[in-house]
Amino acid sequence: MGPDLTELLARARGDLRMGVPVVLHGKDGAVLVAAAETVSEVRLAEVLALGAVDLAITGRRAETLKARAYDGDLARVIVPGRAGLEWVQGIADPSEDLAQPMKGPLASRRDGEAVMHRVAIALCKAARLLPAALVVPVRADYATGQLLTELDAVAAGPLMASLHALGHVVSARVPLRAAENARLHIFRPDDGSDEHYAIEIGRPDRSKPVLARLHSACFTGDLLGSLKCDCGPQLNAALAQMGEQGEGVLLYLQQEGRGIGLANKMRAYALQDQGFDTVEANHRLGFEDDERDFRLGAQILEKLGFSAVRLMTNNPAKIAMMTASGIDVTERVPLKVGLSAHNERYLAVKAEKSGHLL
Ligand SMILES: Nc1nc2c(ncn2[C@@H]2O[C@H](COP(=O)(O)OP(=O)(O)OP(=O)(O)O)[C@@H](O)[C@H]2O)c(=O)[nH]1
Ligand SMILES: [Zn+2]
Repeated sequence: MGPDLTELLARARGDLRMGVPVVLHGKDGAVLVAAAETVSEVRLAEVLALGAVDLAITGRRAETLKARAYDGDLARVIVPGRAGLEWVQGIADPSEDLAQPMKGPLASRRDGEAVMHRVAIALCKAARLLPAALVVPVRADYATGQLLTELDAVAAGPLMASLHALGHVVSARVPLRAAENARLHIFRPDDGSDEHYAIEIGRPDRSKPVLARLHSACFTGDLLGSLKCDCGPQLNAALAQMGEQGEGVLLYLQQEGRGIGLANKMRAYALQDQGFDTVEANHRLGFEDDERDFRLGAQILEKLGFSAVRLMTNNPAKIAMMTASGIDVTERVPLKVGLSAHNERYLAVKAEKSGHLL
């Protein structure tokens, strides 16, 4: 009856979001992990009382803070024993970087292993929190009787990176303005993460390449009509084109903010208001430019019976990832709509730095 590793990972994401620490077990012992974003003052004091605490941050965040990242992709910043919540959050959250530039000098740990720290950061990202985690060694039997979620870190890392199976939940007819003969299909990942949707227009022939769009959720663009990006117009134009042609499939993937979540995207927007571009803002937060996993989209297409697409996109990375996932992209259909004075620079940066086709 006990939970398996996938279930424990889902529980750990929920715990970290609420500010509850989790315990990771590795080859050389155990560590307690708390997310920098959600840890409370009381819990921070408890964590500091346990021993030598590291604040694990990504190499991207370390670059901004001029902290040494001896582990390459991450840095283990040594947390001073007297550090308060403000210190921890100042390292994790770049919103005050410009107002308070003097965070250091920060000392980074060089000896020992970073395996647990890497899993801790991956957990924070999966929980859509800032990618920064407090990590402190504890005795292997620490959590006994404490009801804290415990994970095998050695197995959890690869499991998080692997593609989770999506199950088809339900399909139903939803007539749309753009196309009356539309069906919505709901897919649920077996790791307890967000559901993804497919909108099928008409009844496309499965033996031919289908007109397809992989759309990533954008609350601000899709729902609010934000002028900062081109998502809303792209969504509507893609559905309209499918409606005109009488068939197509649009995947609506829950990858808000290129996979960093809406809260982090709003942090990125706040940094953009300070003068950083869309790529720099992600990096200052500690994320890569794009944290999305498009294997998801390939899996949904396959589940719907499609193996070849005419892909509506300006992003060559989407084409490469589809092809690598076994979906044949027979044609790229450009999708250029929604240019405004507010997103001109955003789209130019995507072309310059992320290889988007203009
Ligand atoms: N992190 C971050 N995400 C953003 C920003 N602006 C828009 N987004 C997100 O970017 C994604 C846009 O996705 P898409 O339009 O599917 O992808 P794309 O890579 O632009 O590729 P194509 O539109 O297919 O050419 C959505 O998840 C938005 O929420 C930003 O400034 N920062
Ligand atoms: Zn958008």
